[in-house]
Amino acid sequence: MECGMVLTHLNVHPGECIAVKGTVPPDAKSFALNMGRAGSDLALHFNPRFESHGDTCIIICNSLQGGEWGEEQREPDFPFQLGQDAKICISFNDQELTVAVALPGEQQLKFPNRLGLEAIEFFSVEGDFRVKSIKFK
Ligand SMILES: C=CCO[C@@H]1O[C@H](CO)[C@@H](O[C@@H]2O[C@H](CO)[C@H](O)[C@H](OCc3cn(-c4n[nH]c(N)n4)nn3)[C@H]2O)[C@H](O)[C@H]1NC(C)=O
Repeated sequence: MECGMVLTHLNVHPGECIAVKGTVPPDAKSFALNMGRAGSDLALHFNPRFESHGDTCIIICNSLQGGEWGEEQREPDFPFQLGQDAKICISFNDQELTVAVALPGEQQLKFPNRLGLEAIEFFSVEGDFRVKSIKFK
């Protein structure tokens, strides 16, 4: 994974939320939000693809365990628009992670907590998303 913004030692617990605000550049191809224990152990890799890996306007979610990808969850409801701002809030419990995208209008996406994650320690942003703020609520 190319190097973007990386946050560690976060200790985000179930019910708390990571709220990321930013802008999608007008020429964006893809970006990814990654969260979990470490870069090689991700409970969620949230990867909106505008035009990437042969995919167009689809959100790929997956987990990464010991550096191995799990089965992809492919979400065709694609709320992001090139050149637009977006606010993405991620929360989780023992069963699932929830990603709420506010654009205007809100879309929620759920992904199973395959790792049994009890706290989010690691969070990174890769690719075509210009972060304006990150808040922990
Ligand atoms: C059809 C047979 C081969 O399947 C393909 O296999 C590829 C390799 O595993 C899959 O791409 C990976 O999918 C992973 C999620 O399942 C990750 O998205 C992986 O990229 C990790 C990554 C993304 N980024 C990133 N996103 N945006 C930017 N700028 N960088 N940085 N690191 C991608 O390289 C790709 O999604 C998958 N396609 C299908 C249709 O299954």
